[in-house]
Amino acid sequence: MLNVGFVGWRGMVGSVLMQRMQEDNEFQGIEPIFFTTSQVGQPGPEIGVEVPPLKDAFDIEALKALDVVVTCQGGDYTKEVYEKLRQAGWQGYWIDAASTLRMADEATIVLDPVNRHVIDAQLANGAKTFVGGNCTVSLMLMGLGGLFEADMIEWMTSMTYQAASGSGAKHMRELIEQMGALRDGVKNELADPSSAILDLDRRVTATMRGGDFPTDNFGAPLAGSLLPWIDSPMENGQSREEWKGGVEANKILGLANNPIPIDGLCVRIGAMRSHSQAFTIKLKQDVPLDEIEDRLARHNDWVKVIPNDKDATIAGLTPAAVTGTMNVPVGRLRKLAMGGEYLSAFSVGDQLLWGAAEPLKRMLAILRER
Ligand SMILES: NC(=O)C1=CN([C@@H]2O[C@H](COP(=O)(O)OP(=O)(O)OC[C@H]3O[C@@H](n4cnc5c(N)ncnc54)[C@H](OP(=O)(O)O)[C@@H]3O)[C@@H](O)[C@H]2O)C=CC1
Ligand SMILES: N[C@@H](CC(=O)OP(=O)(O)O)C(=O)O
Repeated sequence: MLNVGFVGWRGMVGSVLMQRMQEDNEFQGIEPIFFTTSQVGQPGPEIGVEVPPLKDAFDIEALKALDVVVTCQGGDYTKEVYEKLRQAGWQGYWIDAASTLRMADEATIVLDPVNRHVIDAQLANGAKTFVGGNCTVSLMLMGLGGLFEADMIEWMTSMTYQAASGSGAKHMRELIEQMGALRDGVKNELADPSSAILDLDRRVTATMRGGDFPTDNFGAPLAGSLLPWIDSPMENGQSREEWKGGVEANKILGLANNPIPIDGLCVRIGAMRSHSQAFTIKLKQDVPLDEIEDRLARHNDWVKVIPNDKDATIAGLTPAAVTGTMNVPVGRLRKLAMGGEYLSAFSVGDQLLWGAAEPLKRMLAILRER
C-alpha cells in the first residue's frame, strides 16, 4: 500500500482535492499522512479513515519515508523542500499543484484525459515528478482536446475571462466586498425606481474610485471593472499567464520540439471560481462544423458541446452554470468571416476542479493502480 503525504490539504486547492478524493473513495487503498507548515501535532482532517496527528512539512526525514508527496502548499514550499528532499536521496513520487517545477526537464505536466500517453511514457522512463498545469491551460485542453488529438490546429489565440479564485481565497472575499460596497453606495437610488440612472452611475464610479474602496488584494477595482493583466511581466510584453498558455500546453501535448503557436490576452473578471476563454482557431484545413463538434464531444467524458444558439448558450455556457461541476462546456462554435479554416469557440470550466485539484487526484490514482 502506498504511503502518501499530503501537504497544503487545508488550503483552497487542497480542500477541493480532499473533497474530491472522499467523493470518489480514494483514501481507500493508500495510507494517508497529513503535514502542515503551521499546526504540527494537531489532529489531521476527518476523511473517513484514522489519520495520525499532523507532521512537520519541513521535516525531510519524515518526508523521506513516503512513497508519494502530494502538495498544494504553493511554490515557496516547493522551492524550499523539493531539492533538499531529492538531494537527501528520496526517490518517491512528487505530485504538485504549484507552477515552480512545471517547465523543469524532470517534470511531467499531468492532465491524463489529454496526455495519458505522455504520462505513461514518462513513468516507463522512471519519471518521479508530476505537476498539475496552469488552470487556464488545463481547461483549454479539456475543452478543445478533440481538435488537438486530431492534429487539426495550425495556431490559435485564447482570450481569457479568469475568475477571482485564481488569485486565492483573499481575493475571492475582496471581490464580494467590492460588490457590496458598490451596492451600499447606491442603496437609496436603487430603492427609488424614479432616480436618474446617470446619477446612480456617477455614484458607483465615485465609490469605485474612492479611497475607502477595498482593493488591498487586487490593487484596483474588479467588481464593475476588469483587470487585463494576470501574473508578472515577461520581457517580450506577454504576461506570465499568457506565456504559460503556449509553453505549458505544448509540453502537456508532448509537442515541445514542434510547438503549435498559442497566444492571447489573459484578463481577470468578477467571476468567483470558473474561468472562461474565447478562442480563435486557425485550422489546418476547412473541416465541416459537424465533424468538429463530433470530435470535441467524443474526446472526454466531461466536455459538453453547447449548440450555437442564444438560449443554450445563456443556460449552459456561463460560470454561473458550470461552477462546482466537472463539466467543461464548449460552444459558440462557428466559422469566422475570415474563411472556412477560421473557427471560433468559447469554453468555461471550474478552475479549482479540472483547473487544479482533479489532475493531481487522477495522477495519484494512476500511481495507485500500477
Ligand atoms: N488558487 C488557484 O486557483 C490555483 C492554485 N494553484 C496552486 O496551488 C497552490 C496553493 O494555492 P491555494 O490553495 O490557493 O493556497 P491557500 O493560500 O489557500 O493555502 C495554502 C496554505 O496556507 C495555509 N493556511 C494559512 N491559513 C489558512 C487558512 N485560514 N485556511 C486554509 N489554509 C491556511 C495552509 O498551510 P498550513 O496548513 O501548512 O498552515 C494552506 O495549505 C499554489 O501553488 C497555487 O499556485 C494551482 C492552480 C490553481
Ligand atoms: N494564475 C492563475 C491561477 C494559478 O494558480 O496559476 P498557476 O498554477 O499557473 O500559478 C489565475 O490567476 O487564474
